[in-house]
Amino acid sequence: IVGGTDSSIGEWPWQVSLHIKRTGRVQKHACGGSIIANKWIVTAAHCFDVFSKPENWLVYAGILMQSEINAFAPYHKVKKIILHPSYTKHDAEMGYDVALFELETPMNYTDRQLPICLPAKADANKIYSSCWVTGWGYTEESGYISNILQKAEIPRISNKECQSNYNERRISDLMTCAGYKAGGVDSCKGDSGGPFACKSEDVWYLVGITSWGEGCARQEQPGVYTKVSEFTDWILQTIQQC
Ligand SMILES: COC(=O)c1cc(NC(=O)c2cccc(O)c2C)c2cc(C(=N)N)ccc2c1
Repeated sequence: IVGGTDSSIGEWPWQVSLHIKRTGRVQKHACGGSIIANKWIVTAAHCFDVFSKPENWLVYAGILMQSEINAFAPYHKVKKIILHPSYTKHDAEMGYDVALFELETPMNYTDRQLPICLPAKADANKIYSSCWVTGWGYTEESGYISNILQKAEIPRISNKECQSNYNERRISDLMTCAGYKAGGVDSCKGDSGGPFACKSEDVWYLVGITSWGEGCARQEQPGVYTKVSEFTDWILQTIQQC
């Protein structure tokens, strides 16, 4: 997150950190994700472009700082990774950048790890009072992973305005954009797969999944998010099946 501030414990209890573990290498944070059920996480499909085997991934929930992660920190293993069938590998910009994964063991909910609600398809054009993006991603475009979970309030913009900012690409109705015209505040690399969460009458909804953007926090280059309301049906069908 560029231009954000430190979160506090339990502020975003659905936020998880997805670590890649490769034999003979130190594990590291690679993507964010959101808890939607006690054994289901929703994230971005592009997180699995390089490492696609479930055994390569470790899921940390209920943490605020990456430094809390050590050999004794509890984590969940991934049983199955399900990419959206229409996602094209290495092509988040084409959309369908959404994936689900099932945990090997269901997690216990605590005040630090809780699910976020999915928006109904009918709420595709709902106006939300405030939307926030969170993550441990780069705090500058050519930056580093953040130790403390960052948060930033970012307004949604219309797909029409977003399309005008990205006129060599197609901003589809399955995407939603958020950003400030002047730039300066945005999600970034490492925030991928994490939540763009909006509050409505004291309930938080997973409105977007951090997907892509040209650089980070550049002016008139807003962040592009997978529009979750367009995928709620697919998500519910997929997690009911198992
Ligand atoms: C693999 O790329 C991502 O996961 C990746 C790359 C990006 N955009 C980049 O152009 C970029 C940013 C930082 C370093 C970098 O090398 C690049 C290409 C991203 C930009 C945004 C956003 N602006 N809301 C959000 C997530 C991103 C994830």
